[in-house]
Amino acid sequence: MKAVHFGAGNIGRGFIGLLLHQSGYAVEFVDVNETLINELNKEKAYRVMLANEEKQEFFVENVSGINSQQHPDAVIEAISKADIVTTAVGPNILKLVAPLIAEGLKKRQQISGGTVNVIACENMVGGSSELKKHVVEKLGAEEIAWVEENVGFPNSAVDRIVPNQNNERLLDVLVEPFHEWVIDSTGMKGEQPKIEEALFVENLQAYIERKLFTVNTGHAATAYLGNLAGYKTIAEAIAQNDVKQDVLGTLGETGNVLTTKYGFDADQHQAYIEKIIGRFANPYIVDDVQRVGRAPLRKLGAKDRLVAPALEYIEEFGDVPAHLVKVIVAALQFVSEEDHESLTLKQMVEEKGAAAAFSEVSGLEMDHPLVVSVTEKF
Ligand SMILES: NC(=O)c1ccc[n+]([C@@H]2O[C@H](COP(=O)([O-])OP(=O)(O)OC[C@H]3O[C@@H](n4cnc5c(N)ncnc54)[C@H](O)[C@@H]3O)[C@@H](O)[C@H]2O)c1
Ligand SMILES: O=P(O)(O)OC[C@@H](O)[C@@H](O)[C@H](O)[C@H](O)CO
Repeated sequence: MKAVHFGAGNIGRGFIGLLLHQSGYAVEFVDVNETLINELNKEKAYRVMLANEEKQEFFVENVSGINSQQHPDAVIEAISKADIVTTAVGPNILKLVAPLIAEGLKKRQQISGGTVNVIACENMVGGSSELKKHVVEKLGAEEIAWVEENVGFPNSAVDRIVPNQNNERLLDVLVEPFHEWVIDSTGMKGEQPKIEEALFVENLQAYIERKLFTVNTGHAATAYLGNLAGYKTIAEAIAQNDVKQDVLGTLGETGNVLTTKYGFDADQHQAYIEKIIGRFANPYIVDDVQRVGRAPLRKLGAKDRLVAPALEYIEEFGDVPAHLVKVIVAALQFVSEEDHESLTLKQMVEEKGAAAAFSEVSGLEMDHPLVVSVTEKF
């Protein structure tokens, strides 16, 4: 079986590539990073190491790479014959990979390549649906009809902390032991693809919101509050009692939203939160607050991990969630020299003030209660 995976980065190699390999696929990674692609084609294998005391290792072989900027035709050819297509490139990059996926699907139609599923593995609600929207924009009416019939874009939720890497060999990846890949079974076309350890569910929305508004809200809270207090890593930040209490308070607020909305058992949800805090504290992982806080314009968007649960909280409980407000205020002060979004945000805050900057980034009116509370706290 052949898999085409866009994005040979941390989660691509450390999670999706590993699981696809373990499920029997030869994985062709598509990326724009020439060094990574050359190394994949030279080594044709890499190691995934677990960040725990045992440091268990997995050997991933039968892998190769295609540089999509240099060899777009090879990507189109690979998609036309693939048994599965996946992405882990970042939410903002989906629109950039969509044209090549569209070309690959056109070719697949021409050669009667049959059904296939395209799964976006990004930290966002509705990632595959968003990708499909961009793909369809590149197709004509007849091609769209064929895609509707033959190509599934099931949404998915992926959870595994994979920090930035610092290993002797470029391709090797150190990952946390925990992992969860949940896929919407209702969005599939044809036979369900064989993916070891993936969970196929009919109620993906509950899984993705639980993950994004707990793991990622908690992670962002730890990163932004930790960064403001001068800590360099997530483990250092969460070890501070004041940071931890604020993170727990934040997850209490998102937990109230989630348990009300989806009827989760409150004790089980609390246990889920505590397990996540334990994952943040993993002493075998060095995860920079700068990585976890990256792209604050995206993270302050209306559908993302901070503003979306805050809006639902206001709607459900008629009150502004104080901890989420504190985290948003910290996010507005996040600056990383390597992160262009943070530099843009800094400039916006300096030029327009925090209220106008937050209003613009979140899409909320200046007199919205969340904007008013964030401005007061700022
Ligand atoms: N790292 C994690 O802990 C983690 C966990 C779950 C989900 N995610 C999600 O996975 C996605 C990737 O995150 P990551 O941490 O692996 O980032 P990363 O930066 O390590 O990897 C992204 C890869 O995409 C490549 N890329 C960029 N533009 C491309 C293009 N046009 N075509 C092909 N490849 C392109 C980059 O060169 C890079 O190798 C994000 O949506 C992230 O939210 C990450
Ligand atoms: O990838 P982002 O930028 O959306 O979020 C940063 C981290 O919170 C994220 O990568 C987590 O490590 C991951 O989502 C854990 O499953």
